[in-house]
Amino acid sequence: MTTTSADNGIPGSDPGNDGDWGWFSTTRRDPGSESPRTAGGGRGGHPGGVPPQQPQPRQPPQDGGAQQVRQTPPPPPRSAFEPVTAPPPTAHSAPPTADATLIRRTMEEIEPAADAVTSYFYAMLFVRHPYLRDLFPASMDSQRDRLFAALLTAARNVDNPAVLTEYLQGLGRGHRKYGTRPEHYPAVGECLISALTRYAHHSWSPQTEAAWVRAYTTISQIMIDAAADDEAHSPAWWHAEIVSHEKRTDDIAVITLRPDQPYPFLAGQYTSVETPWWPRVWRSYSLASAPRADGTLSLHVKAVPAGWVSGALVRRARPGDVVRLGPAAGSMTVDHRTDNGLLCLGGGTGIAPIKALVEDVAEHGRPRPVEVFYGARSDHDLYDLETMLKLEARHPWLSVRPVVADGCPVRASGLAGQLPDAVRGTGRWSAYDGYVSGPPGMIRSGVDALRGVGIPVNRIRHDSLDELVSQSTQD
Ligand SMILES: NC(=O)C1=CN([C@@H]2O[C@H](COP(=O)(O)OP(=O)(O)OC[C@H]3O[C@@H](n4cnc5c(N)ncnc54)[C@H](O)[C@@H]3O)[C@@H](O)[C@H]2O)C=CC1
Repeated sequence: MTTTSADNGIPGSDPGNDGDWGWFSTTRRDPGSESPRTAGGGRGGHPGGVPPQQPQPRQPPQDGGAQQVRQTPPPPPRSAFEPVTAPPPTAHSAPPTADATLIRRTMEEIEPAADAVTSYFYAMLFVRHPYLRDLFPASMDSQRDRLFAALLTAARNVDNPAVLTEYLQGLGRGHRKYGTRPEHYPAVGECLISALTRYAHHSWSPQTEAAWVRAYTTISQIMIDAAADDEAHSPAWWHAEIVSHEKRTDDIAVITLRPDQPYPFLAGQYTSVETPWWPRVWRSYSLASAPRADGTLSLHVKAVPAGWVSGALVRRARPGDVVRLGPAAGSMTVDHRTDNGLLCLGGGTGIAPIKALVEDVAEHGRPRPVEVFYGARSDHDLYDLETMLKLEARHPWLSVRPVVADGCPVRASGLAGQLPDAVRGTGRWSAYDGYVSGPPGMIRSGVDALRGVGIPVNRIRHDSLDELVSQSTQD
């Protein structure tokens, strides 16, 4: 699940200034012009580096879709702290390779101290900008992991502009629901640099710092632009009423929601959910259906021991309750430009997006062979097998094989063992595209298994492991 929340931005007024906050000059590109517009970066009164009188390039946080006319702000005052050796980066440019090397070195050094780095980062952020604290979740535990996961993803792809840009655009769009505004990025950047300076002492140097400043400026630019573009056609979040809540096992519920306005998504994507019981704590769940004519959508939620949101959704939520949804994201979607078959591995609640993919193929009207391996620990845990078998009965191009780790297979076509192992023994599948959904460990070995049965890695789709690891351990 790719929407990670690195640095929930917070709408804030000016609480006072405690230093120079102008390193990260962020701009908003005007879609109708080549010249960048200022969205931040000034020194002085505002903690995010934005002079208060500057018009904001973004609309206010969504509360019903009100639109605000964008104005062209004056050019930013130049900061004494702005690196003078490098010109301001152009939007969406990739950092030079030398920068990528320096950034990777820093990440390698701080990775073992990730908890300390992120704790220090947030402590700095909240000490320097106390007004921000109330707008983060009460518990910052998963937030810390998410920041680091996002940083790792960005660092890993720092010299791969196509991947980095797509990832950051999703992140920027996803941050709208937190109320992130352009002027928050410089504050985050300053605190990030402070934390890196403190913990990356071996690899830190003026060159490294300049590389991070350039990279962060590029990162924030991409996120700001994506968020601003998204505002033109999409709300920051949706309210959705629970219209049905079906407990399938003690800890798994299938929940159907009706969003308050059309919710665009593709089969195979995921959404993020905030419940009324845990404000500002957002968790990602795959959408368990293709888009429906009545606008409803379904989620499969499993309560996990430390899972606040999932626990509340399974045990506390009832029809009539209203949650908030973030925008759909994810690229585990059907490629309708080919006729390749689909080989799908769905482990546990990972069957949810696989069911959506099957519905998508059915609705698209161009049947392709679809083979689903549906894995669970035991028969009892195959909570959606009946639905999958009904789909199989309706569609001759679909085959569903249950795979149980403990015990005997539940039906003649069923298999025993770990899901990826079960696929390994079933021949060559090189004419198929691969889809893998489930626990992170299963995705890792599932991708290996699909490569082993002949599917090239560029035709294997799954959601982000970084996000899945954080989801499966926290919620
Ligand atoms: N889009 C996605 O990738 C989605 C992922 N999920 C994730 O799926 C997980 C579901 O959890 P549960 O239902 O408790 O699944 P589970 O732990 O019961 O495992 C389900 C299946 O995966 C296999 N498996 C588990 N760990 C494995 C490993 N290390 N190596 C090989 N095979 C392994 C098991 O054999 C079983 O067939 C959660 O972590 C959730 O976050 C859920 C929905 C969508």
